[in-house]
Amino acid sequence: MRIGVIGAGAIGGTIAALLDRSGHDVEVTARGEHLAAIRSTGLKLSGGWGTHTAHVAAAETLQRAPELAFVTTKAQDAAAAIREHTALLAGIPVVIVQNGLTGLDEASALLPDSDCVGALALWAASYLSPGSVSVTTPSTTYLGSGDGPPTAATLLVARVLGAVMPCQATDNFTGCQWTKLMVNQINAMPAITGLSAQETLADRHLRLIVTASLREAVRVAISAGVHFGSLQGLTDPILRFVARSPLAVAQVVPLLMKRRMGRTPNPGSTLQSIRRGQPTEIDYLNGAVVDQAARLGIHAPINAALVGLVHRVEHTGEFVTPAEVITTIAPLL
Ligand SMILES: NC(=O)C1=CN([C@@H]2O[C@H](COP(=O)(O)OP(=O)(O)OC[C@H]3O[C@@H](n4cnc5c(N)ncnc54)[C@H](OP(=O)(O)O)[C@@H]3O)[C@@H](O)[C@H]2O)C=CC1
Ligand SMILES: CC(C)(CO)C(=O)C(=O)O
Repeated sequence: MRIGVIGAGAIGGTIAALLDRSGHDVEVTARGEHLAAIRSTGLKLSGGWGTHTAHVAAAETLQRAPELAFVTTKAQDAAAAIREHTALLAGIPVVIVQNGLTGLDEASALLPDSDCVGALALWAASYLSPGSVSVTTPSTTYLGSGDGPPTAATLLVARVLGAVMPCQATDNFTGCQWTKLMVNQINAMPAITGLSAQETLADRHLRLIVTASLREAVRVAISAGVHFGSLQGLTDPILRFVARSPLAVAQVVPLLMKRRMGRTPNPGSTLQSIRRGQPTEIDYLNGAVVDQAARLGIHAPINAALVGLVHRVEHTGEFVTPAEVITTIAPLL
């Protein structure tokens, strides 16, 4: 199948390399040094799903019409990336692999003639260096397109992508986006401190802050009437349990997330943006919780404080010590 991957960074590069390895005709978009490296030595995949060098066609924009496309940019870049490809994407299934709550709706509005499918990656990947990506935690990709039974496009993507990585279609994609937003509560602390997700969750004080921001986010979602979708054993009842538990008990959920990540250090996608001097997605992660709280007329002070600290690191380029994070946020717990 002719497959286009728009924004072949950590996630898109992994998807492109795996689909190339299984025999598809893959074209990717990339820029700068990353594009030069893919063109000269190929797109190199390593880590949990094995090694492969994909000699794929690469340019700043797709050069030919694919039969299936993946948009794998960060949330803040997706609209621009889609607009550059509107004509090529018309009429085909387009998979939006993105964290946050808005990716699928935004793409569907920009591409009224395409069958847009949302994808939530529970696996983790890192951009190591130009031309090189690595899977740090293999796991499942959840697919859907709103609420209700999977569409034909979702089933097609489940078949094509499911041949190279574990995939599951869901009939509560909106609820699953919310559950993924809860999983992404682990992203802010690495971006603030420069530590891996596992290191931040191993630190008792930082873990309690992550637990408190998770609990606050779950409470906001419940107030908004969300029914969480089930992702990898994280279910609506478990998240409701977090909402009503003391932090010392609720921390079992971040601890489980840490265990699932395994031992390979996972910086998370937000710290990776910081390391490359790029804007982060934080306004679409903890920021989405703060926005939803504001719409409900309630406060989400811990999520707001984490957003503020991530923006501070983006602007100064200096990580914040765990001690300062604890001093800043402890009064809010
Ligand atoms: N990394 C991970 O482990 C996970 C990430 N996710 C989510 O997946 C999505 C992708 O994340 P990730 O792969 O980490 O991000 P990356 O930053 O590694 O990759 C995004 C790519 O998009 C490119 N890009 C940016 N703007 C455009 C544009 N206008 N046109 C074409 N390409 C563009 C970037 O290029 P350039 O660098 O030149 O700007 C970059 O190569 C995010 O929503 C993230 O939250 C979900 C689960 C896990
Ligand atoms: C799944 C997880 C938490 C992997 O790190 C992720 O979504 C991210 O890094 O953005």
